[in-house]
Parts: sequence; C-alpha cells; structure tokens
Amino acid sequence: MQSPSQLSALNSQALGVELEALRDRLRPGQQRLADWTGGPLAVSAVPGSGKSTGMAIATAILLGRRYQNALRDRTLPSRQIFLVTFTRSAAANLRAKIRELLKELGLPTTGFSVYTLHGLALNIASRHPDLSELDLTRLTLITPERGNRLIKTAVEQWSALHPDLYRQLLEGQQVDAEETERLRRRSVLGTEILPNLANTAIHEAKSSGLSPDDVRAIAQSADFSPSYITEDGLNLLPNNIALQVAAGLYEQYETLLHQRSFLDYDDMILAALRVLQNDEARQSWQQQVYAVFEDEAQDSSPLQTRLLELLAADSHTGQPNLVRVGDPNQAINSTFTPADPLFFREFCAQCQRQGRLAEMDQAGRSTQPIIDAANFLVQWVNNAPDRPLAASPLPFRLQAIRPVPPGDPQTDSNPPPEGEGVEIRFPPDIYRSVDLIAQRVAELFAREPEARAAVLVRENRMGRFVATVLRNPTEYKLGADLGALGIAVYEVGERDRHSHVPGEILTLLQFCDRPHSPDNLKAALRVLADRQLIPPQDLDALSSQPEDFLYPGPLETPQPDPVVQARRYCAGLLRARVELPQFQLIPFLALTLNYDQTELATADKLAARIAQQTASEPSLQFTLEVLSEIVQSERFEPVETEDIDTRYVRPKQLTIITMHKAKGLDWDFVFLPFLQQQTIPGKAWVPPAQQFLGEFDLAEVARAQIRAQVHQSPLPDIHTAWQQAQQLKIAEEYRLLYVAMTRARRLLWMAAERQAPFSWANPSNLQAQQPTPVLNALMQALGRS
Ligand SMILES: Nc1ncnc2c1ncn2[C@@H]1O[C@H](COP(=O)(O)OP(=O)(O)OP(=O)(O)O)[C@@H](O)[C@H]1O
Repeated sequence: MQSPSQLSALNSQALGVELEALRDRLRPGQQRLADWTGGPLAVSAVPGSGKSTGMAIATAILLGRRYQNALRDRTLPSRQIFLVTFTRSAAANLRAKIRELLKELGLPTTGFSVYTLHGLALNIASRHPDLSELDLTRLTLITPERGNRLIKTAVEQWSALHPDLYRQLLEGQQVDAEETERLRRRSVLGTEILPNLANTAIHEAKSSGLSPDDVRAIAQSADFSPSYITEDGLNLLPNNIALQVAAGLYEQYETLLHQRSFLDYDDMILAALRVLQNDEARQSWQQQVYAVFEDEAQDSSPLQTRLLELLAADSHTGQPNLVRVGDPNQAINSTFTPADPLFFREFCAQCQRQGRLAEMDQAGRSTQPIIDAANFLVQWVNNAPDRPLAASPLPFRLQAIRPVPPGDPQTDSNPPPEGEGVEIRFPPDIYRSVDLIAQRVAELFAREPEARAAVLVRENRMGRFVATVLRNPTEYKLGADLGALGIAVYEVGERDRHSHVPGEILTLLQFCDRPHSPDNLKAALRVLADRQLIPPQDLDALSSQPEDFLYPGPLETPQPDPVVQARRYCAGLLRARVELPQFQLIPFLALTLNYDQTELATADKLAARIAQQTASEPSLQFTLEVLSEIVQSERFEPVETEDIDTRYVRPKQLTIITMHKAKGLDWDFVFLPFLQQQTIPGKAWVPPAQQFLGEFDLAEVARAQIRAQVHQSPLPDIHTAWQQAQQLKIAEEYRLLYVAMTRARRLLWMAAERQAPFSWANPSNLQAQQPTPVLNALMQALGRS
C-alpha cells in the first residue's frame, strides 16, 4: 500500500460517505460480499445477477474500509485481497473495473491482485523452485499438440509393456474375431479408445490429487468380479479394467512428461501445493493474504479448491478467509474437465449450515417472460420423470431467478419484452429455420439498428451452416438478405478455425509422405471427413489395411460408394505429391480442403513461410520438420482480451457463437435454433467401431469410477458407471441450454425443426426429428399449442 503521507491526504469521513453510497448501489446478495469481514462465505448467484460487478464493487469497498482503518490506527495494511477468476479476459475485466472504482474513490489502485488459477499457481511455484521442483529454465508448458503426441507414445509404450491387458481389450466381448476384425480393433484401440481413456482418466485423476499408484490401488481394492466367459460365449471384462489400464497409461504419461522436461496445467497446481505444504512458505504466503475471492467457483477442480483453501487459511485459527462466488446451474465443463458442480454445491450447503451462504438471486438482465422460461427449465428438468438414476444428484440447484426491485441501479433492468419475449417455433426443416431467423433479424434491426443479436448453437458445425445459408440468400431462397441490409454476420468459430490450417496441412502431408501407415491414413481421412469432403464412414475399417483400401485388386468385391469417394481423394493427394513441385503442394492441399477466403490466405502465408525456411533444402522431409515445429510451438490458448468479447456483441451484427463460448455475455435478441432431442439432452452413445468392448465408453467408465472414489461413494461397476456418465451428460446439456436461454435480454427465440440432420457432418442429410422434450412442456406451460 502507499505511504502515510498519502494516507493523510484522505479524509476518513468523506471516504466513509462515498463507501456507503457505493454500497447502496449493490443488490442485497452483493452487499453480503461487501460486508464480509472474515471466514468462509459461499455466494450462489443466478445468471445476470452481477457476480463480477458485485465482486469488483465489494473489493473496492473492502479496500476503502481498510484505508479508513489505516487512517484511524496509523498502521499500514500490508495484506492483499487475492481475486481468482477463470479466464485471462475475465481477470483483465475485473482488474480494470476495480481500478476504475478505486480511482473514483480517490484511492491508490493497489491492495489487490487478480489472477487466473493457473497464473496464481505458477506465481507461487516459481517463487520457491526448491520446494515446488518447478524449474522454469528447464521445463516447458506442454502444448495441446505435444500433449496429444505424448499420449500417443504413452499408448504405444503401454500396449507393448502390458501384452496381457492389451490382449484382453483386443478380444473384447468376442474372443474369436477374424484377422481383419482384429486389425480394425487394433486401429480403434490405438487411435481412439486408449488415447481417449488416457486423456480423460489422467486429467480426472491428476486434478483430483491422485497419482498413478492411487488409481492402481482403487482398481485393486475394489471388490470387482474378474473377467469370465458367459454361456453364450460372451467375454465379460472385469469391472476394474478401465482403471487398470488407466493406471498404466497414467504412469507411462508421467514418465514421458518428466523425460522430456514438460509440465502440464495440473503440474502447476501440484507444484504450488508442494510449496504450501512447507510450513514456512505457507505462513509467508498466508501473511500476504487478506482474503481470497474466487469467481466461477462451480468450475474448480478439487485440487484447485485445495490450493485456495490453503492460501486463504488464517494462520492462527486455520479458518479460510475464502469467498467463493459461483452459479452451480451454469456448470458446463463437467463432462470434459474434472470440474464438478457437486463440490461447489457441497461448499454452499456447508456454509448454509453456518449461516454463511448468500444468495444472489435478483437479476436485471432479462425481461420477465425470459426469466420465467429459465425458471421453468430448472423446475421441469429436476422433476423430469425419466431420470434413469433416481439417486443421482439433481441437475440444477433449486434457485429461481427473481427480477430486481424498482429503483435498482442497473439502467434498463428487466426491460420490456420484444413481442412476447419468448417465441417458440417448429419449422419444417433447418433451412426454413435459418430463413425465419434472417427475416426476424432484418425486421428487428430495421427498427433498432443499435441493438445486439446472436444465434447460439450447440456445436461449431451448426454455426458454420447458419453462416453459409445467411451469406447465400439467393441460393437458399431466403426472405431477407442481411448483407444487403448492412447487417454483419460474424461467425465466431470461423476465427478459431484458422488456427487449424497448419495442423490439417501437416496431417495431409504426413499421409503423402507415408501413405501406408494406418495412423497417417486414418488421420488424413478424419480431416477429409471433418471438412465434409467425404461421407462419414468407418474410418478404422479403411485405415487398418491401407494397401487394400488404396489399391483394391480387380478380383475383390467392389468398394461401396463412400469408400470409393474417400479413395479418390487419397489417390489425388498421392498423385499431387509425385507430380507437383514442392512449393505448390500446400496451396494444392488448401484447395483440396475447400478452404474459404481467409483460410486460403492463412495457407498462403504458411506456404510462404515454409518456402523461405526450406529454401536451402526443398524436400518433403524438411518441409514436414519445419511444419511440425510450427504446429507444435502453437500457443496453448489464444490470449483473449476484452477486445475479443466486445467483438461478439457489436450493434447491427448477428453473432453466431457456440453456447459454451456465449457464457458470460448477453444480447438483446437471442436465437436458439436446432433444439432437437437428439442434441439436447442427446444420448451418450458408443460408436459401432468401439462396441466390441461392450455397450459403454471405457474413458467415461474410468472417469465415473474415479469420481466415485473422490466423492467417497461406492465404486460403480462398468454398467452403473456408464449410466452415471450418461446422467452427467444429460444434466450438463440442460445446464448448457439454461446458460444459452439466460443470455437473452428482450427476446428469446427457440426452434426445433421437424427435419434435421442425423449428423452435422452432413447437414443436407435430413431426417424426421423430435424436439427437445422441454420445449413441448414449455409451450404447454405458456398456454400455447
Ligand atoms: N449493483 C449493480 N448496479 C448496476 N448494474 C449492475 C449491478 N449489478 C449488476 N449490474 C449489471 O448487470 C449486468 C450483469 O452483470 P454481470 O455480468 O456481472 O452478471 P453475471 O452474474 O456475471 O452474469 P452471468 O453469470 O449470466 O454471466 C451488467 O450489465 C452489470 O453492469
């Protein structure tokens, strides 16, 4: 903090008046934050209730009060408020807000630090390299690309080291598979099942503080039935197979990580925890901390929470000075990260018992009909009669959103609705649905050019479809041409896709270099299928015997049409490799991949850079080396700045964005097309190529079993674990819909098309589909039929 002379310039009384005025600007739940004086506090907040705003104002008030005390006591407070949030952009926003408030109060902009969780961990770990064993001059943070390669190597090494377990997996449920089938299974195991298992189980275990030995101990301790063959000749795998394999893969992964001097994100947290286990270091950190405020607390893993609890613990009482703010109903990361909303809910329940739970349930964002629809969703999903596992936790915390009272400081709070506020449509198909959106958007912007609007979709491929149709109004016979009306169509996924260009080109070049490698062939086919250039099909069947696929003999059964299409593409690539000069290869691949204008520009830039770097030795081999280096050195995450967020909410722009990315943002008009039952809640299914193991996904089984251990519940057998995984997915899909619905301020437009694609890899292949069941229920509740 600052010097006593600076302090004396402040007038304590005047400051007190200003702080009171600032407190009056807060809603009741936010005031509980500002009134915090010590100990744990849980704040369970609804969407739009002002979590970040509340946290910023509360921090400024707390700092202000400490200055008042400092003026009175003539002692300078040295401890800081640590604020921890999830993303770098959220941290930047929060820091800016607090600084601005402190300046308004005439206070120095110090006394607090804003971190992301990993930033904080890195800070702690790197200040004590001896304790954390984190030597940043030697270690590098692993990139996703390198991580994938490491997992692949771990899988290969594990398969060679554990022939018995590998054989057991290969045999699956049916021991006597033919040679072709065994080859196909090898391909699926090596490229899908085991890498998925490794990725999921390692992350889940590591962020729960479990080592490979711990995972092995869980596998061995369980009273699990061994593998046996049924009377029908079915081989039933032992219930601990997923954990046994996961423990081995995890061990291999850790060895490789250390050998190559890499560290992953979990290592940073573990390193910081090692520091805080040392009494002296821990006390020294604790003495710097006045309080820890955590935002988005529903997204923290157990290890991250442990770090914050230790840091926030009062060195005398051991009580954590920890304020955790979150919305359990907006937990949308639990199916692909170890974050588990249950932990935060448990924290809320614990705090409630001690009278230390604040509810921020008033929100000014949306118009009343939208609030009603969101509240209806929460009630309906929790009471849905078809929850397969009645004992599993409820998907939502029963917390209703309430509008703010009159006189709330937010300007334009709970605005009047546009039309009825909630519009529900059942268009005949997805093309007609986009047409309806185009017409409604044109009409809305004609009246209100300054408004903000967005289409929120479940996956990027849907967003791409919407953008393509909107940008070609004549071809798709749309009733409105947004471009001609000066309305920008901004597809967010498009920007992210450009970072895929080097990776895709590398994959195709690796195939050109060694086309007979099943892995290279499969990876190239996956790129072609993802870009919808070849029909979706069983890629393992094609890639397990590359020669048969690439050069079918005249006496063999003719290949089916989708296979022929895939083969033609591959043959074209191989011909290009022989016939084209080296420098034309990348532009050719870019055209083959049907890149759009911006992607082509990225590919051209890439080609120019590679040509320059390989000028002395223009061979394919050297090109591959240079390109691999470019791909591997990519940044882990693009640095998201405030600027990016504001690009998503520009006036007179229709933003097309995934529901996940839309979290934290809002628009006046929000369109949610493609609400089919198949997607929301959807059904976790096992791809046919993986069914030789049984009707379950090995990675999800391992995750559910590790979760059970962490929550100290009985370990589920394979089938119960798989059911639990499905339950988790259903709950999360509905929470995602809740996040999407609560982004809307004045109009929430939802549609379930009667004809929609079975797979968005091929949007033109329409079939009859059911709407998500909650939509029908909502129609009834609204008295519309
Ligand atoms: N006390 C307040 N006074 C004035 N405006 C407020 C107040 N609290 C919140 N707001 C306004 O409400 C809106 C929502 O706030 P914020 O983005 O902090 O909500 P949130 O709870 O983080 O939302 P979500 O969880 O849905 O992302 C913002 O525009 C913010 O300025």
